[in-house]
Amino acid sequence: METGGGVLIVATKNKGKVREFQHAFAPLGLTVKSMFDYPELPDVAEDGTTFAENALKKSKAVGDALGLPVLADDSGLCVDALDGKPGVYSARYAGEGAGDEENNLKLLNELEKLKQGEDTGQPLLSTARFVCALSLYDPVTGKELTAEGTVEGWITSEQAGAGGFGYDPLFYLAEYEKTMAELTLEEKQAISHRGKALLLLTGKLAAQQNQQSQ
Ligand SMILES: O=P(O)(O)OP(=O)(O)OP(=O)(O)OC[C@H]1O[C@@H](n2cnc3c(O)ncnc32)[C@H](O)[C@@H]1O
Ligand SMILES: [Mg+2]
Repeated sequence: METGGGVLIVATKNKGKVREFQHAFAPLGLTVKSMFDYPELPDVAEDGTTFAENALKKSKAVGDALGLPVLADDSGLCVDALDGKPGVYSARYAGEGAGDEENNLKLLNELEKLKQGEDTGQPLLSTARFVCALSLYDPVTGKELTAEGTVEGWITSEQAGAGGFGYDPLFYLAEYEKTMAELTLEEKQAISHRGKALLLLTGKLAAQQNQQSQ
């Protein structure tokens, strides 16, 4: 699958994701274009029940519209004490159009409710994981390459850090004694759900290109 002309189109309107993809693909000589470069394209309904399903919906809708290969990312936070919520609803946990801050507060409120009045004074509220599903779709062949990555951590009641985006200030990594938002872009990419999924995807892409050139 050719990604074409040194440009990779990513079907996202999330500025945090765009920053991370730009950082990841720059060493490969690829410039990232996002949905901010194609304002005429309609939003894709993310009504699938899995991250993988939503990722394919986004890559296929944009890939078919542009006639070019497109990468999409559907990701989210799964919190064990909330039976895996917000999951595929992570972007709109506090309601349609909610921002990161509102979603973070909603998450803390939901976890506080579970304490049922008793204050343990514990900043770590639940185990959780970030999940990222990537889909690279080529409208010419109709083929899709997929990859998924996860990272385990804790939800902390004490937000910290100004890096990253979304739930990063609440996602505590015990081995670093930091939240995801306190990591640099490089550090986050080395351990994150997105970084791991990207590594798998680029590996699959290289293997496919090797096969084709044989
Ligand atoms: O669909 P696009 O346009 O790509 O952008 P989005 O923000 O709506 O993205 P998703 O539908 O995949 O929703 C994922 C949400 O999960 C959260 N999330 C995903 N990856 C994250 C990360 O690396 N750090 C913190 N939060 C993350 C964040 O709140 C996102 O809005
Ligand atoms: Mg979305």
